[in-house]
Amino acid sequence: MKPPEVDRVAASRAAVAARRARASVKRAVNERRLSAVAVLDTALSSTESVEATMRVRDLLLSIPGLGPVRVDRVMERLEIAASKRLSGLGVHQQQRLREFLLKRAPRVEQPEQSRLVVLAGPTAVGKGTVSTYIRENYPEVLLSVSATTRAPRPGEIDGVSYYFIDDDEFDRMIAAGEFLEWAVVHNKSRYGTPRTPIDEALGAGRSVLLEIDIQGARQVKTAMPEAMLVFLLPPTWEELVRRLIGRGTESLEEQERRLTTARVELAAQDEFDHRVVNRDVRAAAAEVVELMQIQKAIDLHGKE
Ligand SMILES: Nc1ncnc2c1ncn2[C@@H]1O[C@H](COP(=O)(O)OP(=O)(O)OP(=O)(O)O)[C@@H](O)[C@H]1O
Ligand SMILES: Nc1nc2c(ncn2[C@@H]2O[C@H](COP(=O)(O)O)[C@@H](O)[C@H]2O)c(=O)[nH]1
Repeated sequence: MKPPEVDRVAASRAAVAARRARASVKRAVNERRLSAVAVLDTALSSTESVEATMRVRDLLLSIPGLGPVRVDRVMERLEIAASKRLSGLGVHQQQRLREFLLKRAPRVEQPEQSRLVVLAGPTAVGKGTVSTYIRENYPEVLLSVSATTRAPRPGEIDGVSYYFIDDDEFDRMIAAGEFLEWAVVHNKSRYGTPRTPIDEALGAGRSVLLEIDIQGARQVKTAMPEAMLVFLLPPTWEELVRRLIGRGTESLEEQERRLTTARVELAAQDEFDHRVVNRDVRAAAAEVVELMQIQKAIDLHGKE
């Protein structure tokens, strides 16, 4: 008779293999849905294309798991007639179809070691500093690069600090469903998290850190309830003000605007899964990374 631990190891290996197989099927379905979006884009950008003449029904039928009965139900819900071709879709129909293809795509099952963590908190608490420290010292964590319509500060690098884009490009990215979340921050500029690098990193088993505002954190939690939200706190309000003024990157008017938002944001800290006080950058970064590990251990334990 085999010792019980041999059975346990075999069962655990079989469970991992089954999970991998399910993830691979989901990934294939996801890929098909994403290429359906590409077909839709081609059809809409060129009425001369072969894609333009394709029926919406045939496009939906090309997605694994969507049979004729479900496709008819989906089309009814999207208010698209059965005979409609891609080039004949109205603006709202295009939007509804795109949303269906993007948002309803089953999420790729995350390998156990990957984790999506959102770091939020009031202005100048040190989110950027702590995140940069994590990027430089914990290379296994991917720090997401946001897009923003605000102008670069001295020393900020396009593609590293942010993708600095104009309003038209931001509008295009929203319409194309390219953001996991986006928000107008401090009542001024728009900021958004590009979705693709995150999906890819999580799919590949990497943990991802988003350094975003509270509106964005709420959106992420709604879209991905498994995400862990961490709220970064200043040691005191006075220290927060000192850091904002000391950074010296905002005008007096902008500082006031940011401190107004900060009061509202501090009041939302209880919505978060964890709170970390940023007294010392290295210690705060280590605490955030530690929370990722603890969370992983809880997840693994829960799945056993
Ligand atoms: N633990 C700390 N002790 C002292 N100063 C700090 C600490 N953490 C960050 N700072 C300083 O505080 C200032 C604000 O930090 P940072 O720009 O990272 O804040 P932020 O939360 O990203 O701000 P915002 O939301 O406005 O972009 C910077 O000058 C930074 O060097
Ligand atoms: N909702 C989102 N908020 C974001 C994103 N990227 C950054 N931010 C937040 O904006 C403010 C201001 O940043 P700053 O660089 O202009 O000082 C700060 O709270 C960031 O956390 C994003 O993609 N989405």
